[in-house]
Amino acid sequence: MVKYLLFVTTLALAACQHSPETTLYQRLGGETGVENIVDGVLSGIEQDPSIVHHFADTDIPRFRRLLIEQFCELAGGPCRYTGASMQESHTGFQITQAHFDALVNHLISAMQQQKVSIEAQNEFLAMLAPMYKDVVYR
Ligand code: HEM
Repeated sequence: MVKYLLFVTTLALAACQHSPETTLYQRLGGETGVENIVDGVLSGIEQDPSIVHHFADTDIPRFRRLLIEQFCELAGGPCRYTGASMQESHTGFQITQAHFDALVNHLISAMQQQKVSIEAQNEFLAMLAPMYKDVVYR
């Protein structure tokens, strides 16, 4: 997965030829697009027995709000992420590389469902790649 994300980073750099007026946030579908993508991720998590147990005690509406904020801010949208750091919020959950891959796959499916271009998908995944070290084996 790490190798895959590095590959994706390279693709994302190559994809930087977009018109400067088109932000990644716009290419993810703006506010509605980001909300739909987060809802797709949550639905993927809910139906995935390999990771759903991590969220047994999680306040899901709050988690949804924070993910929307985070995705929106990362993509250059008009939001500010108000949650905890990735290191802080994932410590103690024993998250493995397989868990990380599972969540990323739900994100990819959600973006595909939302008809996000491959270039925009790769660009967004490349932004999440550096979080791997703060999420896994904490
Ligand atoms: C790049 C990948 C990931 C991103 C961007 C991400 C993002 C977030 C965000 C924004 C929060 C809310 C922080 C807060 O409570 O203030 C959060 C919490 C959480 N994440 Fe992740 N996460 C990622 C990967 C994962 C993975 C792979 C798992 C497990 C399969 C996971 C499990 C959790 C859990 C259980 C919480 C809630 C903790 C609680 O209830 O307090 N995350 N994550």
